[in-house]
Amino acid sequence: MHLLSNEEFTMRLRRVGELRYHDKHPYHVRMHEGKLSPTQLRAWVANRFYYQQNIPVKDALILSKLPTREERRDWIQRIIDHDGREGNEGGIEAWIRLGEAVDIPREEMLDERHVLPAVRFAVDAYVNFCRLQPWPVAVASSLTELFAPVLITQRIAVFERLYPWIRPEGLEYFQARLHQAPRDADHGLELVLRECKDRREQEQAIAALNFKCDVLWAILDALGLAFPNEAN
Ligand SMILES: O=C(O)c1cc(C(=O)O)c2c(n1)C(=O)C(=O)c1cc(C(=O)O)[nH]c1-2
Repeated sequence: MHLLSNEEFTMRLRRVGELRYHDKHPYHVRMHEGKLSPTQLRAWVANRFYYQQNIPVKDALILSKLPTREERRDWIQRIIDHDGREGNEGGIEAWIRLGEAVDIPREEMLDERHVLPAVRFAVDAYVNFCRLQPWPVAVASSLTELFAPVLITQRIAVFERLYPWIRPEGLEYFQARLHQAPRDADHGLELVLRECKDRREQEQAIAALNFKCDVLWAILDALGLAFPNEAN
């Protein structure tokens, strides 16, 4: 098997998103068609919060493996984006406010009472994957961020137009991601292209991205099972 050129490798990675990113999941399709009931949309927000909370944890695991100071300097920004700092509270706080904007009280987000078991398992699997895999493979699993900006742009418009009951301050999380996600994706892709030096490593990176799509898909499977359409 020949080494893929950067163009071929990037195309293979992008192809994973075209086939398997979570925007194709029926629960997500219904969300973007404006068809989720308030109960279903709240369940998505409360369960995705478990994912959000674990993103900086998995980024800390990756950070601990990066070999150089320059790479750690870049990567640490992801943790700051989510955990925040004094004066700029960050993505986790913004997601709690999204919860409040859909009438989920802060304490109900924080005590995880709405988190479904399968969502917990899927997210924990992502964290453990990043704990156990070599860092370039773990970085490759973050490359769903290549596909997120287009989707998040659509989501802002969908929430404004089709779910007018969501208070607009809840959308701040998504607005911040619009500039953070492309930066993260470009940086992640650069590292993966540089570090995967033979075809086996390139295939491992592609498999990691498929695994990550499974994580996101499994979250929505769990939501669809727990909050079926006819129950509303
Ligand atoms: O709303 C979305 O559709 C979506 C998807 C993803 C993703 O593709 O994993 C992320 C995010 N949002 C996001 O907000 C985020 O911070 C994020 C970090 C990561 C990652 O794996 O490092 N993915 C995502």
